[in-house]
Amino acid sequence: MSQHNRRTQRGGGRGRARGRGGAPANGGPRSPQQAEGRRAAVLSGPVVLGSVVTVGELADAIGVSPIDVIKTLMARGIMASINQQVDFETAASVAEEFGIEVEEHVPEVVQQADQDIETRRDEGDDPGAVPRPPVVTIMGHVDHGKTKLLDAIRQTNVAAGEAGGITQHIGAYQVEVQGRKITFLDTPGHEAFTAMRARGAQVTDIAVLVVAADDGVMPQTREAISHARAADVPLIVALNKIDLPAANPDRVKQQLAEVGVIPEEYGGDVPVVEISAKERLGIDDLLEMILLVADLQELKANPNKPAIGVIIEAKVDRGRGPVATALIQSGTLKVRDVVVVGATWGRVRAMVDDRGRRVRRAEPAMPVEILGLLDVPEAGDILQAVEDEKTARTLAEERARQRRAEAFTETRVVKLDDAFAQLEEGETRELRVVLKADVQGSLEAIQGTLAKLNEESESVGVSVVHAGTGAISESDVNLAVASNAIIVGFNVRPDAAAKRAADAAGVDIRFYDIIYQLVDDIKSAMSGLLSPEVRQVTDGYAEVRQTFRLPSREVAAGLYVLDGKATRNSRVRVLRNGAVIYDGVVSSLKRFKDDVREVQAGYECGLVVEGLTDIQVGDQIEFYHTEQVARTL
Ligand SMILES: Nc1nc2c(ncn2[C@@H]2O[C@H](COP(=O)(O)OP(=O)(O)OP(=O)(O)O)[C@@H](O)[C@H]2O)c(=O)[nH]1
Repeated sequence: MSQHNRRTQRGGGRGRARGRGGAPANGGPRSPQQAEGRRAAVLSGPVVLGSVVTVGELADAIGVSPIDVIKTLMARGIMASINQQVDFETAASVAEEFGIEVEEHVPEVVQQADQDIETRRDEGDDPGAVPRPPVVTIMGHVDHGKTKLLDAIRQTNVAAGEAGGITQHIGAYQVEVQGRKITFLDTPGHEAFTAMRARGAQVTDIAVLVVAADDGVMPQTREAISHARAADVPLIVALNKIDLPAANPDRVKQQLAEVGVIPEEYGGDVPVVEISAKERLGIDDLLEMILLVADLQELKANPNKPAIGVIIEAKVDRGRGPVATALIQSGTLKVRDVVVVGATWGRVRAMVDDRGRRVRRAEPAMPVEILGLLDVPEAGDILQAVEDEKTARTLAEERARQRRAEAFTETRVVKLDDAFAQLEEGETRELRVVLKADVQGSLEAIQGTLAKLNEESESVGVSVVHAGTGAISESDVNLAVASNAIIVGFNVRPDAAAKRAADAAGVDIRFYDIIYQLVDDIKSAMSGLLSPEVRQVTDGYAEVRQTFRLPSREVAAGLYVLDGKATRNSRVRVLRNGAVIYDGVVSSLKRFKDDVREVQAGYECGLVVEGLTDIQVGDQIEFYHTEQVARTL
């Protein structure tokens, strides 16, 4: 869990105040006295905030000056202006900094919708729940035959009359075996699977791992195993290409056992079915095995209630408008139902199944294309049938607002620095790691050492969610997000896509080239004694009141120090409308004609920053320095 969440909880902020305090805070006090009044009021109980608030509203509500709120946000790397909206988690963590407890006011309709999703999904005690088809994802190494297998399954199980007319690709399809249905997700590979999971949606009940019998366990085979394990989804191995003379099933089973996937015939719990997707051999055996594994899971859903589902694909279709494929998880979706889907909504105008047929109803585990949404949702969005259009619109608008605020503040994921604190609160009993190294030898050495660390401590541990060789990929980042893990690279770097994804999701990636340093850091994280953290400390803020061009083409700025102090030995950031437009070193700080070391708030001064040529009246200057802080936990 992120540091934000942790802070929020400590501040008691996560509690949802049902109808409490009426409307979310806004239009609060402006004068210092009023703010004091509000601060006093705070003592009598938590301040109630909306799920999304502007920086100004937050400042008013907690009785703190907007500039202090902006500074606190900045210390977290969030550059906000007074009108910027932030999500509740962020607001709560700012409030906590000032010792103020806040509570989230969630509109009743949203609360009910959230509750509804939970109760509708919880089929455990539902007396109306009946067995439902399993949902299967096919994974495996490149060229081991995932696509061929999906095609073979689809074609083998189409009633004779329908052959040829089933090429509709909607992202998933269903087949019938012994009068029972099985749903297959049509995008093979673990990337899509984990990307969905990273977004909070888990639809897969069973993973079929395709391994070519002539090639054996390969890097992506291992990745797929880690991804399925991390999601706690049972595996079935489809040993493919047994038609080839080079096929060596025994060798592959041996390899599987070596990576911890123990075939049933070796006394393990992973079924292995030998198949040839090309020759269509063993396909029925595989399908029967899927049903068997599904039976053990006792998958159930109640079809007699309004639908809940997950979007697995969506696009705009010329002529048909937004089209989304939903996999229904519980309840039944009907034509004319009003649905909220992520941040959009609509009335279902028509539904099309995987064979291109119009249908009027979609039951649990059935994929359908739906028409009638106002906008294109995202894969992983939840679909929920609701009572009426008004409810749908309110919910969609609220979610859209929430998403904008969240996108702005970004969700921060686990940082190594936070790891111990989480352990301490009992949220995470283990530090999860995605480990990538340049060669197998180093990987094994690191894993061996980490395994020893685990033996040393009973209360905390390190768990390697995935270990592999090669560059850090986007798929590694998604896995880290989905499993709340950090990424450790030994002599490897992320590729560009992975770097972007990690930055966007706030995933911590650590690089090492010496094994003992890597192990030391992890050990420190586990024991809470981390090496010093480099922290940025803000010295003050100033506003640009005048500018002058110098012969050097640099620009001197006449400043008014608003807060703290301007210092000669600082670095500065130039902020325009909340965005950092320059970051550099002070080359001169003057008061009248004299060079000075610092200038206090309330005074004017002149500033030149090395290399800075673009500065305007109204820009804000943040003076800051970095320092090493020993971590005390
Ligand atoms: N001999 C033989 N060839 C097969 C079998 N299954 C797949 N192939 C061949 O293996 C190659 C790869 O098959 P695909 O189904 O495209 O493999 P994939 O795993 O989907 O590959 P990517 O989509 O690239 O990850 C193709 O040339 C197939 O014809 C099989 O059972 N026997």
